[in-house]
Order: sequence, then structure tokens, then C-alpha cells
Amino acid sequence: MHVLTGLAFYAVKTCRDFIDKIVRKAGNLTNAYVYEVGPGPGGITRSILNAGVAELLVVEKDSRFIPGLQMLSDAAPGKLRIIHGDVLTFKIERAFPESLKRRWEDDPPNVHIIGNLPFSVSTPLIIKWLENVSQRNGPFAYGRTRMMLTFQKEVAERLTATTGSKQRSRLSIMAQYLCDVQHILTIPGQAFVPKPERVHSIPTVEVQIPTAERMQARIMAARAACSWLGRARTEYFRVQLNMPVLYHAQSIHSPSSRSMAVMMLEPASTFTFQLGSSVAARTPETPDKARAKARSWTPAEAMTSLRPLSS
Ligand SMILES: C[S@@+](CC[C@H](N)C(=O)[O-])C[C@H]1O[C@@H](n2cnc3c(N)ncnc32)[C@H](O)[C@@H]1O
Repeated sequence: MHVLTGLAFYAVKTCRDFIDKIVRKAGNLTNAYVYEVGPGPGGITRSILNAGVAELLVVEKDSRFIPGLQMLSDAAPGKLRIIHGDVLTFKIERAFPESLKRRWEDDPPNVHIIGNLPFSVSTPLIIKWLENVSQRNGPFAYGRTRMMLTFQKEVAERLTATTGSKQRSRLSIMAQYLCDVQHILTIPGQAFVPKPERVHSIPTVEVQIPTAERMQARIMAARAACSWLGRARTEYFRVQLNMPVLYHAQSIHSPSSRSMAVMMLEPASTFTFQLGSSVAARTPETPDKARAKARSWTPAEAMTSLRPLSS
């Protein structure tokens, strides 16, 4: 049993079969390059190594875990690379061979991120990675790198919250705009040591990056909606929810975590995605042509929730 004081630490202590099951959810890892964040005592690490990976790179901040990880590395020569460092600053984009890189529109690269995320860093880390997705750098310099991550219940609920749900938040909008997020498994609280006081179950969330076409459709959609509103230059518009919210659609093209967080509110996103799909289907040529066509688009009741910003 691993009990550490002064540190938010929950290791998966459950049986090997269950940990293997968690790892299998990441897909076929044979010959894959895997980046594990916060391996701790190496429970998940062992299962990843058993899956026949080409290389597993782990980043662990706490020096107390390094000797145990070193023993695992000795038992699997050339397979496990240990970095004693911080996942928030580690540059994974330089860690794996260049030859693994794929274009965004290609199938995902054979690179996977797996982690039972340290609770204290889970939110800043996922926001950083979402920003990396939008800029196609960091772990996404390899292409649409897949992530299978375990979050505390509250964070997972926000990541997967659908329109209208109570947990719907900036994080939901940002994650679901940039990725397909799927809740794949819930790890029961008793599977952790020490048993979390407040958390009864730990959902594991799979995050996949959408294809370039889907991404393009979303961008066109948002542009089209802005244009329809007749403010193509400034691309500001107001979304009427419970209270009016102003956001800058330009951010869609160069989203930062902060601006992403305040845009793509549900009525707009639902509507713009519908509109965008129609526009994309009719005018597959360029966003500009799509935008021009969008001006003549007559939206139905959905527009009652969207109002042009009065100057
Ligand atoms: C929730 S535990 C998970 C341990 C193990 N993966 C498991 O599932 O049993 C989180 C681990 O992340 C490590 N950690 C915390 N913050 C970190 C950071 N900024 N960079 C790297 N590792 C970190 C902790 O030391 C701890 O080992």
C-alpha cells in the first residue's frame, strides 16, 4: 500500500486484471510509443509495458518513486524511459522519433498519452493540452495523438457534460470543441489508496482529436454564423442565454485557453455546427465561399437565441 503524506496521491491498487482492462481501453499498444504522466509506484506502467509497446516514457515529479520505476526499467531493458520532472513543463514533442509524425488529416500517430492524472494538476494540464491541440504542438506535434486519462469525478463530469447539463462549463465547451470526449470507464473509489474521502468513483475519459474535416466544418460553421449576423469584419456577436454573453469569434481561428473558455456557448455552438454542416455540404470549396453563401441563409427558430450585437 502506498500512503504518502503532504501530497494528493491516489494510486490504483486494484487487481492486475482490472488495471490491464484500463490500459486495454487505450487500444492496441503493440509497438506504440506511450507517454505516461505521473506513474507513481508503477501500477499502470507495468500493464503498459506488458502490452508490448515500443517505448514507454514516464514523467514523475516525486523522487520517492524513481528507484521503484528504475527497477521496472531494469526488468524491461530499452523499453522504459524515466524522466524525473514535471509534466507541466516537459517537452514531449522532442522525445519520440520524428518518423512517428503524421499529418493532422491522417490517422492518429502511434503515440498515446495515458495517465491517472495527479489531481492537483489535472485541470491546468488538460487546458494546456487543449491549447496544444488547437496549435498542433506539444504532444500534438505528432498528429492527433490520443489520450486516455483518468480524472477526478468532478473534472470528468465537466469534460463530458452535454448541452443543458448542470456540469456544462467552460471546460466542457473547450474540450468538446477541440476533441471528441468519451467517458469509457469508472474506477470505483475503493480501488484507490488512500481511499478518497469525497470521491466515490474515478471516471476514465478518452479524448480523441476530431478529423481535420470535422474541425474545418466547425470553423466554417462559426465563421458562417458570424457572417450571417452581418458583422464579418469584427465578428462579434452576442449569445442570449440566461444572461447576454459577448464573445469574439476570431478566437476560433487562434484559440487560447482563455478565449476558448468563453466562447462556443451551447445555443451558438449547436446552431453554428448545424449551419456549418449545411454550408460545408453545399459549398465544400473554401471557407470564404461558405461565408458568402451563409449570408443568404435563413435560419429558423434557432436564431431566436442569437442576436447581433447592437453597436
Ligand atoms: C494520482 S497518482 C497516480 C499514480 C499511478 N499512475 C497510479 O495510477 O497508481 C499521481 C502521480 O503523479 C505524480 N505527479 C504529481 N504532480 C506531477 C507533476 N507535475 N509532474 C509529474 N508527476 C506528477 C505524483 O507524484 C503521483 O505519483
